[in-house]
Amino acid sequence: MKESKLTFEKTRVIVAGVSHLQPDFEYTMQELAALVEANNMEVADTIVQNVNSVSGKTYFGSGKVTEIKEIANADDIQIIVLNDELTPSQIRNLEKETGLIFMDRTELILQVFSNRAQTKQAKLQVEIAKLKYQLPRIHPSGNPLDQQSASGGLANRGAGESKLELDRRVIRNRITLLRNELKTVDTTVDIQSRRRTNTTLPLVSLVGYTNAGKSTTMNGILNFNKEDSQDRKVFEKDMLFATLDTSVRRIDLEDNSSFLLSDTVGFVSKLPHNLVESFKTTLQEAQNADLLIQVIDVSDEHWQNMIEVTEKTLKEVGVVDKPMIYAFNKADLKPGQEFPSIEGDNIYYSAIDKDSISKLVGLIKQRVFAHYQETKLLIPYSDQKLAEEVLRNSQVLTKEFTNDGSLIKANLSPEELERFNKYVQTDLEQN
Ligand SMILES: Nc1nc2c(ncn2[C@@H]2O[C@H](COP(=O)(O)OP(=O)(O)OP(=O)(O)O)[C@@H](O)[C@H]2O)c(=O)[nH]1
Ligand SMILES: [Mg+2]
Repeated sequence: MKESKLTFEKTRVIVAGVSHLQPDFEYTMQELAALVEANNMEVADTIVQNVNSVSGKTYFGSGKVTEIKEIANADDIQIIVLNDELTPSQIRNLEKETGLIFMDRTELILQVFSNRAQTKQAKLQVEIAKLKYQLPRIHPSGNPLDQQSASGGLANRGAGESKLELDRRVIRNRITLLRNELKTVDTTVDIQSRRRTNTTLPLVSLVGYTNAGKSTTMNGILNFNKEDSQDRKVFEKDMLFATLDTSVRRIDLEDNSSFLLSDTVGFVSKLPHNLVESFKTTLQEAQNADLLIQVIDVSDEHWQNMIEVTEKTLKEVGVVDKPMIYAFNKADLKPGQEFPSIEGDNIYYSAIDKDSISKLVGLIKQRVFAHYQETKLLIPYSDQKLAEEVLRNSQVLTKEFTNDGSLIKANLSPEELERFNKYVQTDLEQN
C-alpha cells in the first residue's frame, strides 16, 4: 500500500545578486540557493547583474529592478532573495519601487538558524541577532497611521519619530532582557567548560563548514570501540545548520587513553556579524581545545572556499594558533580519491567508514598525546582522592595496591606531571 504523505507547497522565490568580479560570486550564489532550500523555499529563477559596483540606492541598477519586477509578476512570485546584506534604505527603496518583498542574505540565514534552534541558549542567541538586525530596519512608514494625519505636515513628522523611538526602545529593552537571560544560561555552559578544564583530559574540537560531516565524525568516533548508547550520539542530517549547539562527549579508548570531543555549529560564507556576535560563546568553545579537527567536505568542489571561510570565522571569534588536523571527509563520494590516508596533518577519510575512523583516532592520539610521558606514581592512601582522580582521568597502564599506597603506571601530560610531581617514582627497583 502506498503511504500517504502530507505535502506542503513551498514558497517559490527568485534568487538575485550583483556580480562585480568577486572571485567567489558563483559559489556564494549556489550557496544562497542551498540556504533558500534549507529555509523550506524553492528557487524558481536566478537573476544576476554584472556591474562594477552595487547601486547605493537600490543595490541593482534601475533597468534590472524593472526586469526583476516583470519576471516576478509573470511567474507569480512575491519574494526576492538577495546574495548580500543590504542597507535598510536599499530594501525600502526596492520594495517601494516593485511592490515585492526583498529578503537579504542575512535575514535568510537568521531565519534558517531560527527554525533550527532547539536549546534555550541557541534560541536566545538567534533572537538577539534577529532583533539587532531589525533595530535599524523598523521605520514609521510601516504603519500608515504614523505618516498621515488630518493635520499632516511637520507636526505629524514629530509624532512619527516618537513612535519610532518608542518601537526602538522596546526592541532595545528586549535585547537587554534576553542578554541577561543568556548570561544565566552562559554561566551554566561556562561551569561545564570549567569542569572540563579541571579534568586533565585533552579537549579535541570538531570545527568546519556546515554539512561537512562534523556530527557524523563525532558519532563515528563514539561508536569506534563499542556500540555507544544511542543517547550519547549527536544529531546528524543532510541539512545546513543541523547543529547549533556545542556537545561534548568523553571518548574512552581501549588502551585506557581518553579525551573529550566537542561538536559545534558550522560556518557559512558571509555569516552575519550579529549571528557571530550572538553565537560567540558557542563558537569560542574551540578556544579551550588542545587540538582542532577541521572537517572539510572534500567531495564538494568548493572545499577550498570552505576552508577559507572557516579560518576567517575562527579568527573573527579569536580562535587562533591552535594545532589543527585537516580532516578531508566524504572521500567515498569523490571519484578516484584514495582513503583512508594520512599525509602530515591531512587525513582523507569517510566518517561512515570504520577503517577511516580508526586512522583518524590514531592521528588524534598521536597529536594530543605527543608530549605525554610514561610515569610511575606512588600515592599514599592518605591522598586516596587524588589516586582516584588519576585512575579516573589519566591514561592508566597498570595499578597495584602496595603497603605504601597506590602504585600507578600511567601516561601523563606535562601538566599532570607537574601536578603530581611529588608522587613520581624515579627508580622503583631500589625501593
Ligand atoms: N557519503 C558520505 N556522507 C557523509 C559523510 N559524512 C557525513 N555525511 C553525510 O553528510 C550529511 C551532513 O552530515 P553532518 O554530520 O550532519 O554534518 P555537520 O558538519 O555536523 O553539519 P551542521 O551540523 O549542519 O553544521 C549527513 O547526511 C551525513 O550522513 C561521509 O563521509 N560520506
Ligand atoms: Mg552537525
